[in-house]
Amino acid sequence: MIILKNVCKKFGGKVVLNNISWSFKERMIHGIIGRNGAGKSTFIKCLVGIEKYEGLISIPKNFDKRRIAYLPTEPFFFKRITGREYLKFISNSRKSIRQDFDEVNLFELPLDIYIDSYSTGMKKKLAFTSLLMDEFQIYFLDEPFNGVDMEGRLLIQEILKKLNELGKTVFISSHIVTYLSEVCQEIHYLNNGIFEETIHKENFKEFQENWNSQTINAQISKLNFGPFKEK
Ligand SMILES: Nc1ncnc2c1ncn2[C@@H]1O[C@H](COP(=O)(O)OP(=O)(O)OP(=O)(O)O)[C@@H](O)[C@H]1O
Repeated sequence: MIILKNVCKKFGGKVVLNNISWSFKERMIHGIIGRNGAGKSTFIKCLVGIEKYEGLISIPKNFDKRRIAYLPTEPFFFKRITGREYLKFISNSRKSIRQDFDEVNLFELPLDIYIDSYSTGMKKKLAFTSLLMDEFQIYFLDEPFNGVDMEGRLLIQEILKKLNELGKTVFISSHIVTYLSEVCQEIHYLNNGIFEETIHKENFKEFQENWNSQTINAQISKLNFGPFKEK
């Protein structure tokens, strides 16, 4: 179990995580859902250990800190390096033995051009690829589907299923219920600084319908388009 006890995170006076006590089973794919600004990225950064917080996050002792994979929402890339150089850099920094980057290039990215000329989705795919070069115990993926095309999304989903079969623990944040429903075993709803509920697979459909009606339909109904008038 990954256990949080009274976890709080503030930025200045703004409370983002408000005394969260929650637990997550190992060897599962957990979805973290919440609206823009709900605190998903902050929550993931606290778990990864790159953001300070108050309270306690207990990760099982058998988890090796070096075996934690993290995909940020907006991955950072140095200027003027190619995709291949990036993978080599990451591989060296992890003291990984991998040198054949074409083998892990599942998204068929143009590895020999500058990353500066990659699209948003390609950058995300490259950062994701860097996580496939080594084996990790736990994966924290912040918005892995952002900007990624449908084919790429399906590939990521299949990779996640594979990781789950291998007994890995995976956290994925998103504000798109459909994407999470397709891969997660549990979805945790972050709202107003706390986890309001855990949704289990059998209830995903109902949650999705409620989510859509709250987030989309309610807003759309506010649009007061009048009838089109001919001049
Ligand atoms: N470094 C920071 N300094 C100040 N405020 C921050 C910082 N990082 C995040 N915040 C604030 O914390 C809140 C939660 O942000 P966070 O990025 O965690 O939300 P999110 O759920 O991931 O949002 P989104 O879905 O838009 O990516 C927001 O109000 C944001 O402005």
